Amino acid sequence: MAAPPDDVLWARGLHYAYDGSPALQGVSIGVREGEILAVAGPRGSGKTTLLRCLSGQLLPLKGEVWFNSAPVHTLGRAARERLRLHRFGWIDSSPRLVPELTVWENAALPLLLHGSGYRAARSAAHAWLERLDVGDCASRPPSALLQAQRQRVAVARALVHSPTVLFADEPTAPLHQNDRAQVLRALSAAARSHGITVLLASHDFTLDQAARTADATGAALADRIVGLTDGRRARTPATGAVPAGSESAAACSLSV
Ligand SMILES: Nc1ncnc2c1ncn2[C@@H]1O[C@H](COP(=O)(O)OP(=O)(O)OP(=O)(O)O)[C@@H](O)[C@H]1O
Repeated sequence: MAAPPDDVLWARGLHYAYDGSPALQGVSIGVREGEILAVAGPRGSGKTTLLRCLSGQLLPLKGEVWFNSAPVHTLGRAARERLRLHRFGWIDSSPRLVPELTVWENAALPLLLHGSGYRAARSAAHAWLERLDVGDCASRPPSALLQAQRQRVAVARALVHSPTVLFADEPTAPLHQNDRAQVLRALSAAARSHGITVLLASHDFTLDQAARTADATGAALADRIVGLTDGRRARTPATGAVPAGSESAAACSLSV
């Protein structure tokens, strides 16, 4: 089956179950190159499982996942690991920074794992930390930072190797509301400026909406919103208000 021409990542008919309990029940989705796509839904609706299937961390029981022309669902473990290391970035609500390393060394880790030279990795890490407004923390240990700053470092680490797709699974869940909006804005602005496609899972649609409207620069957070309920695609985001004419309307007309 041919991928839709604008989709960098797409999936059809995904099923997944944990010990026989269904978590995904026939989910299809297409992600366009360079877009920020929010996956919204209540707790337990399958957002994390979907992101894990799309990123090759989990193999679906049924269905297909394609990244460009690569059939992720049929790749072996080593090939999926390589894909994740080189082409994908991942951030979640509890990203673990290595306490023994400085902030910049943490941010540089993906490049060092890729075999980049020390100087190049350091320079790229510093640039991303500056972009995310934590450049002045670069030489400190993670323990010296506030939680919101640590989350920005985790965003820098997820973006430092310029992944094609960033998977962000509730990346701001542990933060206070103001910090959430700021971190989300920093993440989306950084991704947009580098053409990085983002899949953002959130059970808090209203938060994402607030982050968008609070962004006076107009760097809107999500281009589209896809809803999940009980492991199935929902017609609208499952929580929060649905503003007229918003991305949710676009999500309803997805051709996936
Ligand atoms: N490791 C696991 N073992 C057993 N069941 C699991 C596991 N992970 C998730 N589940 C179950 O699968 C379903 C979907 O969970 P998932 O974490 O994908 O949803 P979610 O929308 O991301 O939820 P949350 O917002 O709470 O993270 C839920 O019923 C959940 O309890």
